Amino acid sequence: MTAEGGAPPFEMTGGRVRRDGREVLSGVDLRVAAGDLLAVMGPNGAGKSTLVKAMLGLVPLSGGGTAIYGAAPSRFRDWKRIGYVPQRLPMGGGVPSTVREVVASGRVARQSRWRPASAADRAAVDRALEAVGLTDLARESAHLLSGGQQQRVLIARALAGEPDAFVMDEPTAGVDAANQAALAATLRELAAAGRTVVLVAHELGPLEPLITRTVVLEHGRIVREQARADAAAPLAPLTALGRTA
Ligand SMILES: Nc1ncnc2c1ncn2[C@@H]1O[C@H](COP(=O)(O)OP(=O)(O)OP(=O)(O)O)[C@@H](O)[C@H]1O
Repeated sequence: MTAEGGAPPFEMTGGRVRRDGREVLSGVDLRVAAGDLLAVMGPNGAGKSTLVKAMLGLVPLSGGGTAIYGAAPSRFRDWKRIGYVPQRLPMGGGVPSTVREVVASGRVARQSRWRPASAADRAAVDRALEAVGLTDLARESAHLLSGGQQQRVLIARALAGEPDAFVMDEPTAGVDAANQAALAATLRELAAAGRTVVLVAHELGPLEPLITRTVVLEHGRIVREQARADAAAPLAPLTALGRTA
């Protein structure tokens, strides 16, 4: 924990993951600096989700190491600094939650156990619902929404926590063009505020102009990497990266 001061949000060195006896991440070195908007791209099964889960300590490494703000995931305690958007809404428990309840759960790491939700908590939840265009559906059961709407609930949950760094696993999957544009606007604000975003994507679509770095994974390895100094730089190389074999 002592190294957290100037440490980058995420740093993986020689990261390896085995699943079912097969190596699905094969020695990944990846340093994500504060303020990066990093896209992790690559074909199906390349290991993109595994990489971001391993960065968060959700999947154990079989080799190498990884750190969150300088601490190994098992020792990292400051989870309010991290917002994770998984690929799907977890459906455990059998208790239906409203959209607002799911989004408000993003504040949990910020609340003390005995303190009820404050005005600041409620305002953050309102802002997050507004950002993803779900204000009108706040009282609906989250599990009854479409896949794209559920994806936006998960994005709002992460936004509500007001973290320093976001990890989003396919945040645009199933999300229509208008809502992808809304997500781009939200990411632009996060970037302007110096937040860090790592996102997994097959297609960048309207997010493309915001991305400052792209890594392409194939067979568990980073095979290409592209960075640009500022978001106004030409986009063509980034587009080509995700598509060339
Ligand atoms: N829980 C699991 N148990 C066993 N193997 C797994 C598990 N999760 C993923 N894998 C395997 O690991 C490899 C990488 O999967 P991963 O989901 O990380 O790829 P991906 O690049 O995110 O793919 P997609 O774009 O389809 O989401 C695949 O071969 C997959 O079958």
